[in-house]
Amino acid sequence: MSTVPDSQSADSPTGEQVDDPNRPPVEFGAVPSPDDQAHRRAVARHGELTKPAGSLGRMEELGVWIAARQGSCPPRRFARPRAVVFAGDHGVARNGVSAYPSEVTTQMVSNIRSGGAAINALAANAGAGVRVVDISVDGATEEAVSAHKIRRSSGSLDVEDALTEQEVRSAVLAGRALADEEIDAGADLLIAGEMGIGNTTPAAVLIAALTSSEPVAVVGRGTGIDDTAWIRKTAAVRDGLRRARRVSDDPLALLRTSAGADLAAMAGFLAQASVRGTPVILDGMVVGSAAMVAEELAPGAVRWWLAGHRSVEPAAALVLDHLDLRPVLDMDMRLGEGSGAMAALPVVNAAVRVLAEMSTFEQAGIRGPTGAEATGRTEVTSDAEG
Ligand SMILES: O=C(O)c1ccc[n+]([C@@H]2O[C@H](COP(=O)([O-])O)[C@@H](O)[C@H]2O)c1
Ligand SMILES: Cc1cc2nc[nH]c2cc1C
Repeated sequence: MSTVPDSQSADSPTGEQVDDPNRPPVEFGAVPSPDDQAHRRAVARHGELTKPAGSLGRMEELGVWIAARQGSCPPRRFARPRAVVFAGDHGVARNGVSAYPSEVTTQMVSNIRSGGAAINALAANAGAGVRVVDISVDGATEEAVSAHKIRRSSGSLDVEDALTEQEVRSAVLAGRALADEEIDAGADLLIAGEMGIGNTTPAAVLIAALTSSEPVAVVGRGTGIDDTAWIRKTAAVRDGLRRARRVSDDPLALLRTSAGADLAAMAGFLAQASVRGTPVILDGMVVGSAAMVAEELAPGAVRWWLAGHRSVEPAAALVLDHLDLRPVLDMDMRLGEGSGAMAALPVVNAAVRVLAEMSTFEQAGIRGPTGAEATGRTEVTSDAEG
């Protein structure tokens, strides 16, 4: 069931696509480059601060990365960091691929809304806001009739397309609109999180399709499944992958075949954040799968993303490798909700304050390094990749 207002079909009776003002194209603008000059100034400033050159290690790289994304050295403290949690159910959960029943998705949406989930505690710790959006939840949530609801649970990707053509477009556009809404309201750092029983199965299919991996390499324990459920999940991923591989070079078709509306919306959100030049901290394996598709939708989007953590899901390592990202944290986490990204935010905030607030050798009247050591040693690529 679609409740998205612009979802009138624009297919002609022959199935051909026609232009329809009610059906805007799924397009993303060009992704801007981070600011090279701010990057260079941040590297130089790190060499002037009262510490041995390079001694704050990756904390220095993070500060430089943020300065280049803000176009400002010293960087500014984030005024409005925000997490958007994309909630959806997945038909494939009926195959017994999760350790929890699907009702938990609806229940956890309420829990996040009332402030009782891990993401809420971590956001409070980091000084960030949290918003949970029902994209494709089966049960009734307060947002059941909101503009962002695409449908109830997504189709079971092992035997059918997860979405219709119309739904995938609406979902990606809903995610794009959510990024615009948040950025227009002042968000200067975004985190995408997700909540959906069964969603590590579609995420595994997307990652396998885009990295040419086998099912056994991408199927993990999700919420904590036993060996029997792992075998069922691997069979579902195998069947889904057979369908997904046919369309793996077309990101919208891949989302339609295998993703689910929540993951499609997340891909639109991540792509648009980059188009708007807003930095993002990625979460674990599920967000990572959407990020891989977002990079296909908006090439270069990855330059605006930091990897918050390395999830224990085996496919998370494939995502990090594929996007060439090094995670801030590696804490054996596997929760989702944006929790790994939110746990990393205080480290990112610390990196900003170090670069912005420390005194230089000159200001403090301390003798700086001697001879050839007089320049900073922060080792970052010219693009300051995360
Ligand atoms: O993103 C991850 O790295 C991740 C790893 C394990 C579990 N999850 C979360 O667990 C749920 C999906 O797990 P499952 O077993 O139901 O597929 C979903 O709500 C995700 O937020 C997420
Ligand atoms: C309780 C619970 C909380 C979650 N948060 C993200 N995924 C989750 C899965 C479960 C089962």
